[in-house]
Amino acid sequence: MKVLVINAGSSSLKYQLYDMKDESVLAAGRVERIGMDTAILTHEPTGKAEVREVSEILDHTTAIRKVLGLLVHKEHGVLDSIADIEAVGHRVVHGGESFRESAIVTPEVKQEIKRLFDLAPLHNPAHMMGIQAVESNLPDVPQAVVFDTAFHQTMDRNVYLYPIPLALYRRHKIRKYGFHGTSHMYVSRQAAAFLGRPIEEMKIVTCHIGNGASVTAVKGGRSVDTSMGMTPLEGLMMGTRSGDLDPAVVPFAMGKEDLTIGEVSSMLNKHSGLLAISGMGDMREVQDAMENGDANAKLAFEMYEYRLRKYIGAYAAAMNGLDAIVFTAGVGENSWLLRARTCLNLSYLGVELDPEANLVRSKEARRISTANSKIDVLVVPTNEELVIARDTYELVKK
Ligand SMILES: Nc1ncnc2c1ncn2[C@@H]1O[C@H](COP(=O)(O)OP(=O)(O)O)[C@@H](O)[C@H]1O
Ligand SMILES: CC(=O)OP(=O)(O)O
Ligand SMILES: [Mg+2]
Repeated sequence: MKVLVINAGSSSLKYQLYDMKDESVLAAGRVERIGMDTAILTHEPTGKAEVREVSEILDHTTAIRKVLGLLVHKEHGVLDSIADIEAVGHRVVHGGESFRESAIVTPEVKQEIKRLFDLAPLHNPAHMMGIQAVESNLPDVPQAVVFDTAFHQTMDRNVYLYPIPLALYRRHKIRKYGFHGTSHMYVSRQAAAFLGRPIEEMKIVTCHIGNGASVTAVKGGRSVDTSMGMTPLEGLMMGTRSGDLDPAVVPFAMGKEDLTIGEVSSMLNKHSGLLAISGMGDMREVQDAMENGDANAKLAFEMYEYRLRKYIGAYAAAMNGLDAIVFTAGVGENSWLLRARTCLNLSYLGVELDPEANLVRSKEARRISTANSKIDVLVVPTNEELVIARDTYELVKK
């Protein structure tokens, strides 16, 4: 079965086409700047040359149509016919309390995802556009949805409730949900397998450090706490998101700067984090600037590392112990410097990094702690798309 995996954002759409026979990737790519006359489509067919097209793509339906066109293109294509695509799986960021598992798209499921627009205004409307775009281009193909929040539905009430009037939870479902669950689940299982230990007996902290970033305490294979909250804004300092701050800052800043709800939300989500402190939202740029002596970049990096380290310590306490720390996603997999600084400051836990192993670049899971380290530190490349493809395949097969 060929499964197309889609991660639709408000102005972008990433895709991967899998052959589930051997879980190989036949093609991958992305459309950026949807809505503009200079949208960019990058298509990477496995074993063939990459294609890059700049054209007008005003909506997701057009984006999907272009992608499907390239998938069967006589030169750049990887399929004989569009009919070869037997299922489509979507990443959906917010599943609220309704979804503990992935689901086949039905009118009821779509209704529920729409009901959750309020809780994830940046993400869920875009996913819905992706689902509808597939419906109009591939009307007979079954679709599945895989939720970022699902893995975290195992958190206890005392963990997911905020200490504010309970009426807010009852009326509006205001609580911690957590995100990147597909990634935290995948890398924690990979880590246990790599170490040859039963995950049921392990206490693992998984650090998904990408553009969005979150840390999860995985105890016995279940998420028991995670740093993101009702929305993907809580927790770590990120590329452009503030993460944790005193909630009193919000009404205070709104008053002093005469900001609307929309403006303050945009400030915290899009103009904060690394970007606010260093002028750069991308960790690679921050590190380059830091090497060239940029003081603000250094400050931003130090703040970022400090906040990450605090969460790892907090989650060791939350689980009353720690067997392994896992780094994953763009920054976690690639920034040896962030890993080195973080682990240097976790020596009180018995963490001992192997500096040479930490410098190795690889697409494989690897250990970067010494044989003497009390806690195993691993880098495990994440693969959210593969999990989505597998769930979709299993659901559609039934
Ligand atoms: N070699 C590297 N060193 C430091 N940071 C890196 C490196 N490569 C990628 N990154 C960072 O990873 C981040 C993107 O992570 P990614 O997981 O791809 O994000 P997302 O999926 O949320 O878009 C960017 O901040 C980028 O700078
Ligand atoms: C939920 C979230 O933050 O997603 P991303 O990292 O893709 O922005
Ligand atoms: Mg990501």
